[in-house]
This record gives sequence, C-alpha cells and structure tokens, in this order.
Amino acid sequence: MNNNPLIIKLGGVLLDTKEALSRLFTTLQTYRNKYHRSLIIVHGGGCLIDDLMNKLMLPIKKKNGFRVTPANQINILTGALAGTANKILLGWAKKHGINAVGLCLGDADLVNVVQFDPDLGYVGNAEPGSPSLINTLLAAGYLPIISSIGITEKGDMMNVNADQAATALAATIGADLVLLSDVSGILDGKGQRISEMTEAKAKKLIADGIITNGMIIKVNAALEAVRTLGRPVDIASWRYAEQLPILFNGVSIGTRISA
Ligand SMILES: Nc1ncnc2c1ncn2[C@@H]1O[C@H](COP(=O)(O)OP(=O)(O)O)[C@@H](O)[C@H]1O
Ligand SMILES: CC(=O)N[C@@H](CCC(=O)OP(=O)(O)O)C(=O)O
Repeated sequence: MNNNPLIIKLGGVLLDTKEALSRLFTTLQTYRNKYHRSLIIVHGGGCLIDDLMNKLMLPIKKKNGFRVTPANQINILTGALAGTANKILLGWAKKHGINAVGLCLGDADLVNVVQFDPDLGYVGNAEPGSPSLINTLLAAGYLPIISSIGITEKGDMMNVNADQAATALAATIGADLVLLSDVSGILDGKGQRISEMTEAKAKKLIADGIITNGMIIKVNAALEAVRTLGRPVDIASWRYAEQLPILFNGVSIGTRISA
C-alpha cells in the first residue's frame, strides 16, 4: 500500500448533497481505521457561493472558469468558503468520529497566493507553501480540512480555485491527489468516461470544445500536479465513494491523468 499522504479535493456540488457526504465520510472513517494512511481534504464550494450571491442579489460573473471577485464580494465569499462550507465538512467529520481541523490556505502559509489578473479582482494563483503545519497535524492524527481562501503577502484575502489550491498543496507536501466531482471523470463528446488522459489528449479535447468551463481548470490543475509530483492524478465521482480505497491502491475508478 502506498504511504504518501492523500489529498481528496471535494467539488462544491458534494457540499450540497447529503448522500455524497454521508457515503464519503463513512468510507473515510472505515478507511482511516483500517489503513492508517494520512488524509487531507481540500474543498471548493462554487454552488454554495452561487446560491448566496443569488440570495444577496449580487452578480455572478466568470472569466475562463474563474469567478470574478470584486472588493465588495471577497468578505462574503470568504465567509461562505472558509466559514460555512468548511464547517459543514467539519460537522460531517465529527459525526463520523474523525477529529478534524478546519483551515484555509493562509494558515501557517500552507499555500502561497498572488493576485494574477486584475480583471478577476480578488482571485489568487496558488503556489506551494510551507508543509510544517500539515505535517504536524497529520503526525498527531488530525484530518485537515482546507478551504480555498488564501491570503497574500500584503494580507489581502483571495478567492482561489479549489482544484488549483489542491494541486499547490499536493506539491507542498508531496501528496497523492484525487479530485472528486459530480461527474464520473472527463467525458467524451458522447458522454462516455475517458479512462486515461494525457496532456496532448486534453489539449485536443479543449480545442474541440469537449472539455469546457470548470473542467478546463480541473484538467490543467491535474496536469500541473502530474508534472510536479511525477505521479498520476485521478478525477472521479463521489458516486463511487465506497470504491475510493481501490483508487488509493492504484486502480483508477475515474479518469487517470498522466504525463
Ligand atoms: N468533457 C467534460 N467532462 C466532464 N465534465 C465536463 C466536461 N466539460 C465540462 N464539464 C463540466 O465540468 C464540471 C466539473 O467542473 P466544476 O464545476 O469546476 O467541478 P467541481 O465543482 O467539482 O470542481 C462538470 O459538472 C461539467 O459540467
Ligand atoms: C477563483 C474561483 O473561481 N474560485 C472558486 C472557488 C470555489 C471552487 O473552486 O469551488 P468548486 O471546487 O466547487 O469549483 C469560486 O469562486 O467558485
């Protein structure tokens, strides 16, 4: 059994789906007791933010899949991601007897962020940071649950795409990475799952308009992780939650991204 720590990135839809969280945390509970492999959760919350923005009648604008985050939205969004979304997951962990710690990218410099496109506002690019806090928490048996809110050197809060956050954290601690979403993997033009993906294949599917929106960012983040870690990364669905240990053992249940 592979002993690298494993980062499981949870997409926003999962946070809105009780069945997903129940099945996932039941699996994690069993898995932790049985295998003792270090696990870390990095989460998004795109749907949760969309709901909140609609309720507050604030505009939702995306550019290349990234949320345009103006000054009057960053505090609200931080509340939703680092607050509500993070504590929902902490609650699920607690219910399953898992001792978790809720953090954001800015805690103890886990992941560094820099603002990258003035048109996007308070949106940060994620870069590897310091492994010290995560290693301390893992050694003490805690499950870190990390939201994709970062803090710049100047102290500004930044909204970071959660797939990119997970990739940067994987590079920081040398962890394996699986990106769990609401789709069974990367789908072809006919809606069939593609089991193996390479950079060349991904480029073509993006150019052909088959990989679009959030999946462009996700596959590019996965490819970046593959390059940095030198190991494959999986994109899979929460619907196979019980089979996650199979994936951890090296057999993919979604789309396996490799160089
Ligand atoms: N070729 C594709 N295969 C699978 N999903 C795709 C593809 N192209 C676009 N998508 C979209 O990407 C979404 C997943 O990206 P995203 O919404 O960012 O997920 P998450 O919230 O899990 O990070 C899918 O729900 C789907 O709507
Ligand atoms: C800059 C940017 O777009 N940030 C994302 C952060 C949340 C996220 O990535 O959530 P998912 O994992 O559910 O997609 C957003 O605001 O939606």
